[in-house]
Amino acid sequence: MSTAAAPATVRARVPVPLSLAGGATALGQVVTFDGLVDGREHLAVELGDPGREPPLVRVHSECLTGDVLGSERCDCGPQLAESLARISSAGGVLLYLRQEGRGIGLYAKLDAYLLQDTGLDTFDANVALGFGADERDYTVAAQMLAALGRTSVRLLTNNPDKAGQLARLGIDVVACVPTGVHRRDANVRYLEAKVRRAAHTIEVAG
Ligand SMILES: Nc1nc2c(ncn2[C@@H]2O[C@H](COP(=O)(O)OP(=O)(O)OP(=O)(O)O)[C@@H](O)[C@H]2O)c(=O)[nH]1
Ligand SMILES: [Zn+2]
Repeated sequence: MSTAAAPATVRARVPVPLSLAGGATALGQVVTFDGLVDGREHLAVELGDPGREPPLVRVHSECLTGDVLGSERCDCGPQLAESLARISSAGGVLLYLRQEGRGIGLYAKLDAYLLQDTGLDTFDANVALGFGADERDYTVAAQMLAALGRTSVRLLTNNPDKAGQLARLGIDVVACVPTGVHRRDANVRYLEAKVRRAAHTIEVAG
């Protein structure tokens, strides 16, 4: 049984205005929360004005190597930049979830990279380390959206499990909006594994 629909115990704090580079400046503010189920510092970034439409929402899982260092081993950095730009223009929210390494943490993800270099794909490398193939749980995302009064969303994702979990947690996902495909030589195997193992809705070839 999910704890997602618990807006009575999860509260959005006073938004903090933030000017973002890259044109994502309109009505930008970051929101923090009290009472999230895992007690971690997840962040919401509200951008633009969705008007009467369900907002465009990106639930982005932390990737220090991709988001901050610009690693080309995955597509997280370009997906984050794309999401901020699109949400800024369409109006919506980016949730930055502290779920590094699909929930296994940064050090374990880096251990997994070494295993992948011996031939395992990203999912099997997690399992070889004793973790689940993907340990992410989106309860906090549902809690954050409920606390923001945004329970009907257009979800910017290629991951059907993310949309399915949010729907089961009480979020009305009116549409899944795919991201672009940020293919590079260094991330082809990573993208192919997402399609093969987790049914991501992207075309990797080309
Ligand atoms: N365990 C593990 N995690 C990884 C690896 N590469 C990236 N990640 C993490 O994967 C998460 C991003 O997940 P993805 O599978 O790229 O994309 P997604 O969030 O499922 O789907 P989209 O919404 O379409 O972006 C981030 O937390 C990254 O840190 C890896 O090789 N192993
Ligand atoms: Zn990444």
